[in-house]
Amino acid sequence: MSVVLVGCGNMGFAMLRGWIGTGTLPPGNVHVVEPLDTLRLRAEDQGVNVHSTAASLPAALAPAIVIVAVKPQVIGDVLADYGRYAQPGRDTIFVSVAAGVRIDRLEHALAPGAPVVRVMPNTPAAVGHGAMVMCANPSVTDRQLAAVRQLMAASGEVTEIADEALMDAVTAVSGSGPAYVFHLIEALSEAGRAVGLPDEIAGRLAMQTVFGAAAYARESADDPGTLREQVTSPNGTTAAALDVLMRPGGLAALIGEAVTAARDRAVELGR
Ligand SMILES: NC(=O)C1=CN([C@@H]2O[C@H](COP(=O)(O)OP(=O)(O)OC[C@H]3O[C@@H](n4cnc5c(N)ncnc54)[C@H](OP(=O)(O)O)[C@@H]3O)[C@@H](O)[C@H]2O)C=CC1
Ligand SMILES: O=C(O)[C@@H]1CCC=N1
Repeated sequence: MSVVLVGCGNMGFAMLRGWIGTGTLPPGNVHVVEPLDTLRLRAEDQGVNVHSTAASLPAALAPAIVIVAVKPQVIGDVLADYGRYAQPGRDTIFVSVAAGVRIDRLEHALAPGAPVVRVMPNTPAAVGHGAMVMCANPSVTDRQLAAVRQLMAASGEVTEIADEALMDAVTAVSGSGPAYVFHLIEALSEAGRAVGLPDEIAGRLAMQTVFGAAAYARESADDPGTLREQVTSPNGTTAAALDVLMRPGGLAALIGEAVTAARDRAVELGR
């Protein structure tokens, strides 16, 4: 199965690393189109074929999947260069990871009835722990959907949704979500330094604590609220901290506000 990846920036490269690292795609079967020299060289280091524009893709190439990972603002223009793979008689599936951009707009940029799958990935795909949410149009056959599902499964856990309107909420929770968690690691690490820990130890403890808590929450039969209570000794240190985090306007309110802002921005990007 040959795959064309259009745009190899933060998200495109995260997926590429996962696919090559897990052996899901042989590098020779992957063609990356990326205009920026540094990013193209970074992709080339993974052993894949690289191109600065769509024009230099081999004329005889019949990709099973074209995955477009460019910014939402340019995706319409970029897709026009790949319309040849959407002509009748072709069997290419188009995958877009662009935030906010609806399937009808993608179809419009390609050809009426082109098989399109919208995927909202996240950057932990680079290490096989992505959250990958897929939504397909009716033109995608079961066989085609299975091929995309198989590719996405190499990047992490796959969820399929039928209601495209939910993709903006998905984007706000899992697409942008790693940034919230990275910020938590930064903040915990900085707070550790502020109470006297050496830089290196504060950073390591913050990282391992987030990693360990997520791994434990994932494996445990208990829900996160129960696991939180198990850490919280009556009148102890955690209770003192949670009095701050769980006060009105605390962390839950802030996260709620942040997710709503991200969801609203996804809606705007789709206009
Ligand atoms: N970053 C993330 O965590 C996530 C991103 N996404 C989505 O992924 C998409 C890409 O985001 P991200 O990777 O962060 O953005 P980046 O800017 O890092 O990557 C996009 C790359 O595509 C290149 N590009 C522009 N035009 C073309 C073209 N015609 N052909 C091939 N490549 C082109 C850009 O080059 P140049 O800079 O020169 O324009 C850039 O290097 C967005 O639509 C975003 O919504 C989805 C989920 C998570
Ligand atoms: O910030 C963004 O718009 C993209 C989409 C989800 C994560 N990054």
